[in-house]
Amino acid sequence: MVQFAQVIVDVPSLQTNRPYDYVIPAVWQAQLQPGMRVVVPFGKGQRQVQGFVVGTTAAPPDYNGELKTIAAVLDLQPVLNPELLALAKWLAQWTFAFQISCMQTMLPSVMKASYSKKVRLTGAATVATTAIFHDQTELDFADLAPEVIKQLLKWQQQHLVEVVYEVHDRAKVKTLKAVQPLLTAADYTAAAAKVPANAKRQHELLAFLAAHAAAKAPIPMHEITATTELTLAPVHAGVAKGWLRLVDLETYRDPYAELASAPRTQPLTLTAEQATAVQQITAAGEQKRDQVFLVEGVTGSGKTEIYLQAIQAAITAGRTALMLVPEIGLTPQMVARVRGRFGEHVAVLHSGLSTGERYDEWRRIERGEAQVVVGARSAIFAPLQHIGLIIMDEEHESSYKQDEMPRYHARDVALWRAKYHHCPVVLGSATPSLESRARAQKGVYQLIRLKERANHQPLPEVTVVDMKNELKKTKEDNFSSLLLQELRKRVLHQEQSVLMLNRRGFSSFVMCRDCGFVLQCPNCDISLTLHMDTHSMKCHYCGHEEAIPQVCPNCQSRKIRYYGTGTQKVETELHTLLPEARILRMDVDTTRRKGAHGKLLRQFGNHEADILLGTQMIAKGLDFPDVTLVGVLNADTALGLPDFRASERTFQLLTQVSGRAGRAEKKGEVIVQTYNPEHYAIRLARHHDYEGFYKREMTLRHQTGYPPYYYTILVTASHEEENEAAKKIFQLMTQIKPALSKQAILLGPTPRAIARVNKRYYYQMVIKYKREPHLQQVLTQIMQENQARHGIQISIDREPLSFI
Ligand SMILES: Nc1ncnc2c1ncn2[C@@H]1O[C@H](COP(=O)(O)OP(=O)(O)OP(=O)(O)O)[C@@H](O)[C@H]1O
Ligand SMILES: [Zn+2]
Ligand SMILES: [Zn+2]
Repeated sequence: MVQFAQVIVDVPSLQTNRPYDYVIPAVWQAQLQPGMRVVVPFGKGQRQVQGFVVGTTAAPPDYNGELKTIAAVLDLQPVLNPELLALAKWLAQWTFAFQISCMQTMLPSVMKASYSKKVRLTGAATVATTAIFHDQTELDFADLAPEVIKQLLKWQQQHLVEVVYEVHDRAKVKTLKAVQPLLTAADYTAAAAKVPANAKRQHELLAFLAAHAAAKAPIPMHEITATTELTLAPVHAGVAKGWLRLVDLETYRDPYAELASAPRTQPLTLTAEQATAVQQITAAGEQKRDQVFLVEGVTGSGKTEIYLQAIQAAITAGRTALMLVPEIGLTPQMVARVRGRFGEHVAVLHSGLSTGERYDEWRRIERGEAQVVVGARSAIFAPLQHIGLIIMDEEHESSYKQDEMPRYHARDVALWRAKYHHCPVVLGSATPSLESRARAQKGVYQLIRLKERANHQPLPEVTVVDMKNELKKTKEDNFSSLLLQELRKRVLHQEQSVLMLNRRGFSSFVMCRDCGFVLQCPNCDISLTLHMDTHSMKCHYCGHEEAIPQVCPNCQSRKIRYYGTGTQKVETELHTLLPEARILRMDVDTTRRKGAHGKLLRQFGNHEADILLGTQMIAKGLDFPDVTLVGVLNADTALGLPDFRASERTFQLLTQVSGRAGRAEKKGEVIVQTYNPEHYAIRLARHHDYEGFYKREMTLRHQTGYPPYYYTILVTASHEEENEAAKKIFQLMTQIKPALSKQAILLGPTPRAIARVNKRYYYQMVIKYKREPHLQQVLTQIMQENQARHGIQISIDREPLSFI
């Protein structure tokens, strides 16, 4: 009989990665399993804290003190399976995080908070169940007595009951108004005879009702307004006359639900390059090899079709598939493609879902009802079993790295899970990260190159416009004459254009033209950004918001204006320069509302606009056949940043956005405006020369000693007092230095580029190394010792995406 449990506790002040031993109460001894959550007393005050059971034993633990007893069990079945428990343990070590943070990251947020839990009958009531449930179908978990739990546990194993979370996001349950016909078609025709001939709307309503009476189902109002001239007013009149009733229809929480019922698509006949790729991937799957493939395919080479057919092979073999897409790549277009092929077998996970929606999807996966999971970063923790394939689309994307604890990269987790499941991993990109490409060079990954577009058309021609010359010619600093001329041509020929304003390292700020004063955030070392939609100044780091100043706070001058170019400003300008063009703007402001992103794309796809103007979010994944022109307004704003990845990011962005043009029959063209036409990132992007860029950039990284030639770890200390943060980082340096070999390089300590954020000062140092056997241990120790002591916060970031 197991009597003891090992529990990872959630104690923020004393974070620890080792489990503590507890006695299991008698009722639970037969049922408590690793992966269930419990409440246990902990520490001096015997405070009640949550924890995860990670092991159970029959033998008493080797501990001399008095063992405490588990106070309550929170689950009837494990919420983390053995794989995820093992993964959490590894992830904590790998990312210098706490196991408890890793475990919590894996679960939908509804399971972390204090949502109420219910035990629900899944089948018909029996005499036995009625004794406990009486006439109800569910019981509140919190009210259950121990004897009852014992019985419920048995039923749970027989699948007679289940535990569900009650999500109180009722407000998010969408309802829509619908019309419920109340009479028969004959009645409506009879009623129409009594309505005066000039009451046109009433006749129209009656005719509509007569036509839909037979179906008996309520008809959503939006369908009525879309297909007839009717509005809500005649409908209300109809209610008064007893012809119909207005009802609220609850729409299902799945935002992509409509896509599930979309017509299924058939596999395309593969091009030779695609066929070889699919063949290699499925062969590895059949042989249960955890091989990693890097699919380096030019934009439009049909990588998605490769993914879909490889997924199909995994499903046919009775296994499941996990497909990661970057958050902004998770467009309705992409979801539609996967749902179009696999229908309701697909679960979709991303940050746009409400708490309830996420939980719904998670449960479908956990119960094995979905064989394919598509999602952004955290979907890599989806509780899928029997994984046969893991795909990471746009593997170079920075959104795959989480920038808070646990600071994991989804790629590392993907490789771990692939080892566990003995399945292949596919990393896909037109512009792979240097790290992955270098690994393919060494043969660690298998390189698959697709050099041709699926349509066998050449890649779009790219023209680079030097804006330095342009500025001399005209006063225009956003639109070159060539770009304007080409845009005009497209409008005339009813073709479409995509215009990108690169916002990275660039923002609109307010500056006084008399004294040069720039409005700063009071909490952070950074200027505030102007937001025209809310008419306010906002800090992008801490969220501070204030009114737009009318006079300069420094010299009282009225000449305080905003600088920089925002998408709104460009849109206004474009309206003046090209009044005939219909423009859709896509940026954080126009896509904040749920579903807005998809709606804009749908409108563009329906030719409701000639130009799609947006930020980086339009660079990826879009596949519109009539886009023949792509314009990049400012290619180089990111090049000036003190970031060793600046060139790589610029090259990737230009290549990706160029790839939006000419994806079907019509030829594509790209115009890139820049002040640095000679820069190699721009020159090579112009020729779609990824391999050339890779070689050039690798040489540079080699000379300067950056990844992938070195591994890097960023250590940061922060405190509200600047000297405390500085003192700490120097102390950490003296602790780390003796553990390092001569080959390791320490950069810093220095204040971080933005030294103060949210009223805290940040100091950092970077460790560059190739092989350091003692580093893991010293950093783990630092992490354990220094948590939340004296207001100091320490973070350790393995392979940070940038040092700024
Ligand atoms: N074998 C094929 N036969 C015909 N059309 C294809 C084939 N494979 C892909 N396509 C079409 O080619 C277009 C580009 O494919 P897809 O979007 O998968 O490219 P991609 O490699 O993912 O590009 P990007 O990196 O730009 O996102 C799509 O419209 C797709 O339907
Ligand atoms: Zn001033
Ligand atoms: Zn701030």
